[in-house]
Amino acid sequence: MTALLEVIGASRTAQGRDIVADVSVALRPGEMLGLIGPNGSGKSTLLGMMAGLLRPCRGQVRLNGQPMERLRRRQIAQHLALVAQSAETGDRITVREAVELGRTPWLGPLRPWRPEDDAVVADALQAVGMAHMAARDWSSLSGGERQRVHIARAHAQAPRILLLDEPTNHLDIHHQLGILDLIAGLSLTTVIALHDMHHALRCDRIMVMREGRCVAFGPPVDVLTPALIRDIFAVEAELIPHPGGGRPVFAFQRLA
Ligand SMILES: Nc1ncnc2c1ncn2[C@@H]1O[C@H](COP(=O)(O)OP(=O)(O)OP(=O)(O)O)[C@@H](O)[C@H]1O
Repeated sequence: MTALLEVIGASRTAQGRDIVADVSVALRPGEMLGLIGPNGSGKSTLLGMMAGLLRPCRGQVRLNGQPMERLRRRQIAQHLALVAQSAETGDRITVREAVELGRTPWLGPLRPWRPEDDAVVADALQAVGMAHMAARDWSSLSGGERQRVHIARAHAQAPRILLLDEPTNHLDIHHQLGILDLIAGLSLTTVIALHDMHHALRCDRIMVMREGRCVAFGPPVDVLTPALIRDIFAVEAELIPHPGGGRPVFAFQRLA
């Protein structure tokens, strides 16, 4: 079966060094794939290649079996939405207008804006708890509110694949968990770069990156062993059963 999105031996070089090196992965339909790794390990670069924004120097990314470089931006955007780290949006627009931008790949001379687009935008605003701020100037929002609007914009794009670069950055704990629940509830195929190991435990599979390479891959409880965490992050970690019966929790201690 053709994978929705497949990365085949992809590498990306900058200033003479591989910042992503020989990474391969085929996304499974509906899965949440987490990317974790230290700062600068290549997570954002890999997401950029998956989104068709960065071209691999070697290897290939395929969307529905088609080489990404053969597809037009609009075709890509009908399949895939990216929520980049600290993404910016033009200044003098309202929150609703920022989310309406998500409908762009579906509009054209023969497909004008319709009432159903209004409904999609309203749903997306509702889903991230920003409906009450729809008329606000986007530039007046806090960092966390902007992040939620970016996720609403991606949601309104109605993609099959959602790529998110540290989407819980800037968010308070209530909204962190809310956004992760929202993302899981969308039942899309999702790739999510994360720093929080507890968030990583919610993923179906995780890829651990170091210096551009995939160094471990699989279900989080199999991959996030104390030995791996010590090796990759120089932190002593213990996975402790949750007293309330939920997902286990990590206790961390920094190694000198
Ligand atoms: N255009 C570029 N030119 C030179 N180096 C670059 C370029 N883009 C990225 N890099 C470097 O490539 C490495 C990987 O960067 P990337 O942003 O992909 O890492 P990351 O894992 O997402 O990091 P973080 O967790 O800090 O967000 C970093 O060392 C970064 O400085």
